[in-house]
Amino acid sequence: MHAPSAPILCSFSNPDELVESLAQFIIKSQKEAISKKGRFTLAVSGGSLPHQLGGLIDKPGVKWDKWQVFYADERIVPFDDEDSNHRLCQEQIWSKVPIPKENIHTLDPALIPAAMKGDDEDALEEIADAYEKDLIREFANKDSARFPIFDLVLLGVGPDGHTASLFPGHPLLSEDDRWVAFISDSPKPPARRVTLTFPVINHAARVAFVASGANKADTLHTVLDHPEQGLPASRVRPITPGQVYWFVDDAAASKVEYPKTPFKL
Ligand SMILES: O=C(O)[C@H](O)[C@@H](O)[C@H](O)[C@H](O)COP(=O)(O)O
Repeated sequence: MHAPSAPILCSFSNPDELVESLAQFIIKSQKEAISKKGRFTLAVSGGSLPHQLGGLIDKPGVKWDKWQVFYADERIVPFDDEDSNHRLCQEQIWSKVPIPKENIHTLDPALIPAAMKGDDEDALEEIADAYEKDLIREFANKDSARFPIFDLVLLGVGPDGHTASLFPGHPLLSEDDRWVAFISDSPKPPARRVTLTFPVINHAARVAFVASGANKADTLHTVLDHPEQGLPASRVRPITPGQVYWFVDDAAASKVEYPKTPFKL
């Protein structure tokens, strides 16, 4: 197997340019995927990311009915809770575009109340298992080997270098079997979440991080210039021919020494 290719870092001087370039990049990934196999599989994180997808609204060329969307991680809260990544995505993007509801794969809402409480982890296991089964239904015999092969995974990065719900020093970093795992002690609230695991993220055809703002500058410096420190975001290195991209603004990239690549499609 070849070594994973180096991250491609694209930095933009203003937020609109970042949002527009990200939209073009997503549409290009979508076109390639649809022409190969008639659909486009995407995983999306929460945080500030859904807001950055605004460039897709009203864009010609987006074949929304061909998208199959999963959450790279999700907080275990009801869908109407303001912590819900699904709610956030719903508000920021899905409600503004003609994507069929059944193409958005959420946690099973019937399993959320039990998974939110209780001292044992059975209900958490059950909700993560159910999401994994949903992934298996979507990917098995299509785009999967040992792990599903997403066409694109969109991720954010937290100040401690976490990504999705994979946190520094957490035992989940070495999960090498499950597709979906639960976490009950997330240092970023809420504590209970489910997340795609590293092998799933690293089997994707493309992974793109999106980060903006000066408060991300130190984190990006560590993640990109010191991958040997092993922060979760540095461990996102898709296996060949997969590729990881960083879409950032100049403020977030201000302390990064890693070379930037001009954005081109
Ligand atoms: O649900 C979550 O908490 C996320 O998926 C998480 O991994 C997020 O992407 C980062 O914490 C960055 O968040 P911001 O983009 O809000 O800084």
